[in-house]
Amino acid sequence: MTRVKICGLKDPDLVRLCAAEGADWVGFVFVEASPRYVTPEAAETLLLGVGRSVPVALLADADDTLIDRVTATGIRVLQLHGRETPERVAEIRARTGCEVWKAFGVETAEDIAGAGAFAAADRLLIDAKPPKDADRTGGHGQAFDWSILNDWAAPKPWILAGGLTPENVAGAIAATGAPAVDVSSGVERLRGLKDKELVRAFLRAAKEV
Ligand SMILES: O=C(O)c1ccccc1N[C@@H]1O[C@H](COP(=O)(O)O)[C@@H](O)[C@H]1O
Repeated sequence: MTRVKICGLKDPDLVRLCAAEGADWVGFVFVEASPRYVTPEAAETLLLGVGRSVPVALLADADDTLIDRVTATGIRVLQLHGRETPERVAEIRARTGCEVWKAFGVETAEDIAGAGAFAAADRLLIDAKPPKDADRTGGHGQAFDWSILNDWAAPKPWILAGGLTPENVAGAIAATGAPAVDVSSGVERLRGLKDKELVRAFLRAAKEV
């Protein structure tokens, strides 16, 4: 069954709902420019509701001080969604002992070619490339051309992201063979605010494939 991450949670009720509805992972965004930003202190409260869902910290080019504050909350999975190099990914993994995911923004087949260099990453997350003038590296609700993945032999377990919605997620899984998916914008009616019905619909659609 496809594994699902619901990302960008800020509301304890939504965290509990995701856990109750079978989300495999719940994501908390520690990127200040994001409309889904939470502080490590706020995350401590949100973590009380995760149940059997595994919490994931989304970071972008974070320094060690922030990483230490985030891992002190007890989160043990880090999604690195910035311009981290293979060396920095290896360093973070060795220093924290956490499971580490490396995100890639892709637009063309060449963008994905570098993924193999990230030997230290436990998973790769394949997202759309952000718009040129964007103030953050993801979470724009933008999809990419999934056919880019047709000839890609994933070197690691991987996750599909970027513009997924309750309406398109089943097609995306069928088209790409993604073993896992991640969503943020597609389960919001207003930017940064998750919608319970959309979260339920997304989980249902992704898990039915
Ligand atoms: O959610 C954010 O605000 C965010 C900020 C900085 C980097 C990544 C972010 N979100 C991640 O982006 C992808 C795609 O999200 P969307 O569904 O297209 O909105 C996903 O992995 C989010 O976790």
